[in-house]
Amino acid sequence: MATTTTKTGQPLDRPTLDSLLRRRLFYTPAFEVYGGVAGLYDYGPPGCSLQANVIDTWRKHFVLEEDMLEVDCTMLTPHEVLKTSGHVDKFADWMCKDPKTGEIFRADHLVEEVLEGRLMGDKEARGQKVEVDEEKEAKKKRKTKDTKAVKLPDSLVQEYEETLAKIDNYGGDELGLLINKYEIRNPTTGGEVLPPVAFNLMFQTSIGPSSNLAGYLRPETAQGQFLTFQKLLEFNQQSMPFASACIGKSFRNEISPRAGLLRVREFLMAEIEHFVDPEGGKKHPRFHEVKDVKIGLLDRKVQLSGRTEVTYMTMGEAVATRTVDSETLGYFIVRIYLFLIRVGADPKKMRFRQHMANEMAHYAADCWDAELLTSYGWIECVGCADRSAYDLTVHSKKTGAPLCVRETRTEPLHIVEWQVDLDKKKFGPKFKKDGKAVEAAVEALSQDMREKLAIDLEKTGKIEVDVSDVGNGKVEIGSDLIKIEERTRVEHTREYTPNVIEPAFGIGRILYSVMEHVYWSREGSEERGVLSFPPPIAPTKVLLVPLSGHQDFKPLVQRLSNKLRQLGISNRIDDSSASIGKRYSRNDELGTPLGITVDFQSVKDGTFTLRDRDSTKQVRADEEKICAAIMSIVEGKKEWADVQQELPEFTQQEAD
Ligand SMILES: Nc1ncnc2c1ncn2[C@@H]1O[C@H](COP(=O)(O)OP(=O)(O)OP(=O)(O)O)[C@@H](O)[C@H]1O
Repeated sequence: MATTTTKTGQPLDRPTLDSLLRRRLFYTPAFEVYGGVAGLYDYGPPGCSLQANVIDTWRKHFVLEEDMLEVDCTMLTPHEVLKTSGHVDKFADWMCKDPKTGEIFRADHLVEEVLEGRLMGDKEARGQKVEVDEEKEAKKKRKTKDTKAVKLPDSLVQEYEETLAKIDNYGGDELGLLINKYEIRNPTTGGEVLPPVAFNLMFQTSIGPSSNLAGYLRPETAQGQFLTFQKLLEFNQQSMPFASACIGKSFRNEISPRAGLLRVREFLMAEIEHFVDPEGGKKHPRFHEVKDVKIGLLDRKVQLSGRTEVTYMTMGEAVATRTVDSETLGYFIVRIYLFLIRVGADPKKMRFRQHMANEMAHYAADCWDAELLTSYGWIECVGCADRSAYDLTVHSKKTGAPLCVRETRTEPLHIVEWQVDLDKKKFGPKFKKDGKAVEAAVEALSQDMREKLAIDLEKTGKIEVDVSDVGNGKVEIGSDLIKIEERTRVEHTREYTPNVIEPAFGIGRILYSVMEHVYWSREGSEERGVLSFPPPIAPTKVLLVPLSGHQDFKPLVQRLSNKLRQLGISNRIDDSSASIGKRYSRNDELGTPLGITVDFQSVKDGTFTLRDRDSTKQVRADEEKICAAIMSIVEGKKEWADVQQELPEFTQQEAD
């Protein structure tokens, strides 16, 4: 477990947070009464609300703000689509099997776990401080040599650390070599494991009763968006650039689901496909709005040297120095950064890490991950990839659909080029069945080659062209059949396949990481956990507490609740007999940012106290002012500090 601290500087106590999240039903293992299935979770009421609020913020931050075209594409995807996109052949992780026990390990996770265990043993042997937590305790119980306190040679410690820093970059062969080199075994039994083999992560199914149409549950929402590109372009009146967006479930048959919501088999994604003209350096019209935002970047060069330190620079600098490849990629990196802060991520626990060349997905030209620091280490929560023209090109080639942009040029383009004319009447009878192949070979000649052949034709009256599968692979064509001349062609329209910049958000990973970032515990006689969600994303906005069960409070509480509901503000009444402090504590655990107390003063003069979750400070005012204050906080227009300045403070002494 990585050591992370809460906003009060205390080490984050993950077991306590986990138990809070389950007790309060943020999420819970699915099918638990049947023993559960690894990597499948259900969300309870606060989890659902939180997710809905994060999605709502996402829609406002991206779809609304950027005028994106939202689509809702199907999850069931025919085999052919994913074969063409490369997922059938390449969307795989490496796994290795212990032939004796039948256990299956994700190869990179196995190497990571064993090397981390050994490094921990080395630390212990050197008398250095080791964090004690559940996972390490569990490892110790296995009592394999990997977790025993054994001092390693300094050079090996360095090698292990460098290997771990690059663990995401290794392919199957490299992982196999590491397993052999470092004698990595099944951590539980010490048994040898077989060399890594590729395991495709897609869930296969068949569509319809005849089982003739093979399909998969989609592993990403992207393919549906690519395949509607032409219709969206038309919808957008042929105007470029534009972006589509899709929110929906994706499915991956992860080899070893772990770390709660962080690696699951079914998860909610929110993906954007921004289609941009590849010519002109992928500029973005709103780049000037983000260029001065400073962001922590961990680029490829730093990682190649086995280091992990982050460089803070403005996005303007990052693009100018080509650390980040283009304005469009840089624009989205900043927008992702601002979104994550808006939903509660701590900017000090955020970095953008560039993928290494061999780590990138098969379609990507460049990729930066937004990573959030959690007790599980740095977690990729958003991938921001430049998918180049890969997807549109392969689908267009396969189906013949014109997944491209045709633009009328403002100025016609004059292109000087070598053109070939064939005398088709003589060509057919001369080459007979080989005619088509010869013609195709001539059409495919490069400009340089055409120029050279034009000179040959002029000098000798004939040329020789390479045509595979015809005769000895060379064909002679005389000047009676072919003419090659330099001419000017005028082009009025331009046709190109757009490149795609794709920010892909894993909502579950964001939710969990944010919950770690906003969690802290209040000092006091007993530990009292608080989830300081930003008010706009908090599951419930207001807690209503009558001072006691006195009959006079009931109609006031009910009236307030109805009024808030009419304003669209979620609220809950807690009229249990627990003390006010206890009732507020319970709701601090749910992250409810505001509380209203109804007391005898309320009955007398219609005023109420409004309490802030984080500071526990209170103000007192009439219903109208209290509701207006709540509304502005919940909409993110004001902060508590503003309300505190505007409304009279209420102290406990007044209550007593
Ligand atoms: N198994 C999973 N469980 C939860 N979220 C996931 C999972 N796989 C991917 N995601 C989320 O979807 C986002 C985009 O998917 P992408 O294909 O870039 O992930 P990835 O690089 O395959 O992730 P990883 O390397 O961690 O498996 C990720 O940033 C992450 O937030």
